[in-house]
Amino acid sequence: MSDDPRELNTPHWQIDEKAEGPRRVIRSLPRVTWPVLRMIWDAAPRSALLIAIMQVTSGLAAAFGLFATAEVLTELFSSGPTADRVVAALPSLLFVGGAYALRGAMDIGVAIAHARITPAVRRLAEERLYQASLSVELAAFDDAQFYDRMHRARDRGLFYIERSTDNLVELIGSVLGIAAAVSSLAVLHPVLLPVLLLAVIPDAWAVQRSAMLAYASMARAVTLDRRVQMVAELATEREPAAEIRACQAEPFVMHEYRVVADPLRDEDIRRGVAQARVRGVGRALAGVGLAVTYVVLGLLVHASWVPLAVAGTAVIAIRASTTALNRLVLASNQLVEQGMYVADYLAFLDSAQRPPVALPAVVADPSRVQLSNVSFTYPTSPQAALRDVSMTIERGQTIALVGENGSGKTTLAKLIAGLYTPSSGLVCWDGTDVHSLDRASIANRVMMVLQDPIRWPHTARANVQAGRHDRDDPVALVAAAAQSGADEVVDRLPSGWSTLLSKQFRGGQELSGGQWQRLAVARGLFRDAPLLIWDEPTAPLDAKAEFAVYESLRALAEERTVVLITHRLASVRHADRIYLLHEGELVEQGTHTELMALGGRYAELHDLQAKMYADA
Ligand SMILES: Nc1ncnc2c1ncn2[C@@H]1O[C@H](COP(=O)(O)OP(=O)(O)OP(=O)(O)O)[C@@H](O)[C@H]1O
Repeated sequence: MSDDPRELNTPHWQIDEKAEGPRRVIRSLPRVTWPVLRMIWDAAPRSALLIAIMQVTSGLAAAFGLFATAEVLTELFSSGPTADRVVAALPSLLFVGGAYALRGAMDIGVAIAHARITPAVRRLAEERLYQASLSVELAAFDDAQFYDRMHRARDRGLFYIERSTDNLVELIGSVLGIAAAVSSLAVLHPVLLPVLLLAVIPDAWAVQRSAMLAYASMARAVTLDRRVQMVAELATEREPAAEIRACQAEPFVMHEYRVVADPLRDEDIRRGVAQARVRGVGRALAGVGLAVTYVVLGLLVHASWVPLAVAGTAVIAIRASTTALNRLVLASNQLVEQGMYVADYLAFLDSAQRPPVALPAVVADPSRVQLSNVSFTYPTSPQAALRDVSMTIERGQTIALVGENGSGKTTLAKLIAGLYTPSSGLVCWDGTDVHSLDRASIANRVMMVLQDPIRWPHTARANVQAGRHDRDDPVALVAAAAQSGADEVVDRLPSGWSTLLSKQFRGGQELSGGQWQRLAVARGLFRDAPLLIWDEPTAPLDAKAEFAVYESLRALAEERTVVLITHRLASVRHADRIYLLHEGELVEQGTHTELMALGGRYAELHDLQAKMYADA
């Protein structure tokens, strides 16, 4: 990392710096509110309906309350004995009380419905996101842009959907509040409308200006903020903790933190001070505006254009609308800011969506997997990982894929399993292109133990059962554990199979790399599928566990098809066919005896390993 925080790209989403101010907000508001409204409706339709009814009722109550206030004031300001005036005003006074009580009740109802809506929206947004990311093709995870989009949707999108929900409820409430004040003033006397504008414009200017400052500041600080997050992960997460200490990199991490945290702090201070100044100016202007409003009201009363009682009501309405307008401006600004994160989230869902197509399932026990001139290039890679590979795997065969690091073995195994689609060429299961087969049915026939298996943060039992989560077979569970050596691991755990395997939770246990691998092998065995793909399953295992795994592999191979990837050439000696890959191409194939007789790369690698072990 360099000292220049600018080296990090600005976020991928665009900040619309040209279109600023109220124009930006007014233009973008419908676009950002619509998806949030739909989300609210999908998540909690009843609460959404209730909130709409209650907000409208609250607005109506406010409007009728103002009319009644004018009535009360008219009676009180009329001529006659005070007692008579109060008595005459009583019915209207009761109405005012009733209207405000109703408004209060509605506002409590809105708050309760609001409390139900936000968690429901969050829950729905999360479910849609996880569903989408679990349903995308594996290759999407190799596409940096897609991956980045997904993380933005997860990290920011979810959070801001929740905030947008709150702001939308606030926005609708404040619009109705203003509508109530404006409509009652218009009915009382139309000349009061320009008077209202006079009072609220300075305040609205200040709130809008302050929100703009916040937006511009966010645009400047967002890169720094992302970088602080990255440093925060280095400083506080478990994974990098050991290496940072081993390399004595603590001062370096702190230096990285300061490099970005100082300008971020300065930016925050600048924004805070500028906002405070704007608010100060806004208050002063609002004060002047209010004074002018009162003078104008006084003149209107003096000229007998407006009765005194109506002018008094106008003062109350003006104060109510100023408060509502402040809320409206703030909520709409925040909604627009949050809209870009919501749009990010929705764009991710769109890009991840696959229309469901009903395809035929592959037969239960396929007799042949055939690859014809298969090439494959990773989405962001300049060169092909596999070129023109052809091979046939017959039922019951054990085949081995060997070759140097990066030669394409894992990629080939994933193509065989139907996890990747070839860039060109065909992968056929029993003569049918995997493209035309139901993906789930192919996955159902495969068990794969990968180089870097998942460490499920669950119990030991769940770690093995995850191989086929809906298979409830304790006997098979114990057998898989015995075949992989996982039983020894489980025996040593404080609560046996029920021990939680995650240090992140209280009472959780951590395992060594080899112990995790034994559980992964057990998981593969528990899955019990006709095609086994083993990608370096024994690399982190000790000699005893490795021996046990190969013994069980030999037993399993009698009734299954096995694709074995390994660098340990002694383990592939008995394979029916060995394929040697070099830089993505299949350069040699045959039995161990044939390849040794060929005297090519395989023989060379084999002799090298034999010599290494002999020397050791
Ligand atoms: N997700 C990926 N995105 C881009 N390129 C990748 C990806 N995974 C692998 N590659 C590239 O594809 C090539 C083949 O990788 P692969 O993992 O199939 O090799 P391998 O033979 O299994 O290697 P190893 O023996 O080290 O496990 C390599 O050049 C690697 O850099």
